[in-house]
Amino acid sequence: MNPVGKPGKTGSLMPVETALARLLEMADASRIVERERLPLAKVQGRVLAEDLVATLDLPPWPNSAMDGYALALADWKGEPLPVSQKVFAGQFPEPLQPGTCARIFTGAPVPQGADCVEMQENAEVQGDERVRFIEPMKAGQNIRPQGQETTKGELILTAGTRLGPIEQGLAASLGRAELDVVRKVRVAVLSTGDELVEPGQDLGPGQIYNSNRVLLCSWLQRLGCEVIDAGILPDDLPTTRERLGQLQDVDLILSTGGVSVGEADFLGIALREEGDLALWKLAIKPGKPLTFGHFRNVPVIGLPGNPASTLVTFALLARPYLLRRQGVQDVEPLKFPVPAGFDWPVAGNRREYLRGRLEQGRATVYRNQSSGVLRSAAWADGLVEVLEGRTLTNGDEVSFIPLSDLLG
Ligand SMILES: Nc1nc2c(c(=O)[nH]1)N[C@H]1C(S)=C(S)[C@@H](COP(=O)(O)OP(=O)(O)OC[C@H]3O[C@@H](n4cnc5c(N)ncnc54)[C@H](O)[C@@H]3O)O[C@H]1N2
Ligand code: MOO
Ligand SMILES: [Mg+2]
Repeated sequence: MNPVGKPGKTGSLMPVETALARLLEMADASRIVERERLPLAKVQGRVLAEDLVATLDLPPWPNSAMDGYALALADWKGEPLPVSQKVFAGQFPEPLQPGTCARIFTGAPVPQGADCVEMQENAEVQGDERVRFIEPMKAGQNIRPQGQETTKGELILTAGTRLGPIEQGLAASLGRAELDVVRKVRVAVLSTGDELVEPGQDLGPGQIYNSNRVLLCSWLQRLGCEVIDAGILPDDLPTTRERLGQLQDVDLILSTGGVSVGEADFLGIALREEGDLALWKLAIKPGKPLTFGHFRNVPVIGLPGNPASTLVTFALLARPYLLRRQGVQDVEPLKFPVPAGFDWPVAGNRREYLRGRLEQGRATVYRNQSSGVLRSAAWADGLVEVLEGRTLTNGDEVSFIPLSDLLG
């Protein structure tokens, strides 16, 4: 791996696409292959490790889409038809007696011989259970044919699919009580910074509360990772080496802070000494000093410490990396064009991800875009992407990336 940039010197900035491509290549190279079988209720957020193939037709038999009457269209000559049976969902009917109709309810199997269901609103019941149909009818109407959704042997979900409530429901509809999923990625979360204090304690002079730790730990849990909370790391090189060395049984060390060019930024140095520094200094704002490499053999992603930088770089780079480690192919966030509801008069040399909202179809942005202001993201519904070198006037097109898509 080529070390790029050098702490203390201004190196050229790597474009976001290049950094993401490299991260994904590295994720592919250390893809997690171990799998585990879990009850269906426990697979939320996990990645499917098997192809899910239908072992039955759905629906298994033609069934009624309406409460009403099943008949053979050829039997309807305008005279009322007698009702020969009643079929509820959960029952299985006799074949339809010729010249009759069957009372039927939504979801019940359609009797053999019937080719049409008429809803009861279009039927007139006469005295002793004879039924006259009021409207013209068509063959097949209101019948959900066997195999309409799925036929036996069909590939329903491929390995590498991220599982959520919809996929869980789909697997259940096919009778699966358990699924094989990729084992969890073990991620150690390290918060670097002498200034950090955990919430609940008193703040001393110069101290701030650690917000990145809980933000990342809970986000990782939502992504289906096993989180090893490695606490706060003080800003000194020997301790950095020692703590990274203690975390050699994880799949990824994810740290915040200590990646810039300050005299208390040691992560890049530790990686170059005892591993490699694969990328450092990205054309992204916030998040320029994002660092990626290895400490000995363990991959390390060092997110910049500013809370909005942590959030943006995790969302756009670490999250896709973690999903790809589990074999998810489509890791790009949802992004769509919207008109800007603001002016952007000065072009930057980094791609900006502004914390913004959609208001009346236009992207508006939080008043303070400092990378230290996490509140901007709490206000926002998404990230507004402004490409490097770009100026904007109100109404020009920008891309909007919804945060809701990224959080799970
Ligand atoms: N001379 C230069 N200085 C800086 C540059 C540069 O190019 N030249 N880049 C700036 C940019 S951009 C960023 S982003 C920051 C990133 O710095 P680090 O990743 O080294 O992070 P720290 O210096 O450790 O902390 C930055 C900032 O964030 C606060 N922080 C850190 N961890 C946490 C946490 N867990 N919870 C809440 N807040 C946290 C920390 O107190 C600092 O205020 O570097 C710029 N400097
Ligand atoms: O890129 Mo830094 O993230 O502006 O603060
Ligand atoms: Mg720093």
